[in-house]
Amino acid sequence: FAGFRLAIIQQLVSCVKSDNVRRAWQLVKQAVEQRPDIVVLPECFNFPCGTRLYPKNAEPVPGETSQQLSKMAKECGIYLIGGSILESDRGKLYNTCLVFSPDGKLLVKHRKIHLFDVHIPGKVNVQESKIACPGNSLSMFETPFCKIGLGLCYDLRFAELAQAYTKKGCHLLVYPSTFGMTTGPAHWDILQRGRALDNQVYVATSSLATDNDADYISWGHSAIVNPWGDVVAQAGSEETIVYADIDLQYLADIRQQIPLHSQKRHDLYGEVGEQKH
Ligand SMILES: O=C(O)CCC(=O)C(=O)O
Repeated sequence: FAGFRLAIIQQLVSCVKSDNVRRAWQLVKQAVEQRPDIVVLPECFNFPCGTRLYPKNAEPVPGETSQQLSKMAKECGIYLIGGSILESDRGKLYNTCLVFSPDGKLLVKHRKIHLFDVHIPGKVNVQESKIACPGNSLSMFETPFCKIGLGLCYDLRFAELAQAYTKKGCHLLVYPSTFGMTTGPAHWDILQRGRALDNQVYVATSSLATDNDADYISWGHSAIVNPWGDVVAQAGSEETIVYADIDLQYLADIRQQIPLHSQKRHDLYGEVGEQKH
């Protein structure tokens, strides 16, 4: 088996940051019992998602939560994709995903590239860019298993980002997220399956668990999708951990059977992922 095991944590968060970090510790330790190589936390796992609450929960990197994430990775001997925190840096705020290696080293920092500025009358009205600034770079990291590309939530909607990561050799794309109750049921699964099929990669998402009393109610349904487009593991609404074995031989087989990568007509529609970073 040419692969590795992924654990996705779907965490229920409260309004108390320290409680959320403590709970993340418990869930990561619980996940490790199933011997995963990589563990993923959800977007904004340490602070509630109501946008107006963002600034008071911001912190620098390195800072309190990043140090805890580093310790979790090291103590548990895992790659930890630390969902996201609100990062403060020189007076600006970013929605930031931190990734730590099994020896607790910060490997990459993904600042959400596409901010969630969306108005669906009567249903969704979020202007994330009023609070946070966008990141300006792709974020990938190497593991002994494969190269991994990162996005946060709304980044999942941008097919070009996934294509760029694929072009650069990523075989797994991970999107710590938290879709809401309007676009979640409508788009969440299909976006992940789309990214996986277009690029013939594995796609994994982690979400906050549904809390009907929260300011922003999360859809949950964290998932892992294989390069055939099958949802191989999926949570419901509640706090839970889902696992899947990522089979890189299976990915290679699909790419051989349906050779999209050698059949692209870049002469007609250009090529995504050629930008320099
Ligand atoms: O794209 C969506 O529908 C949800 C995105 C979102 O909630 C976010 O980026 O925070």
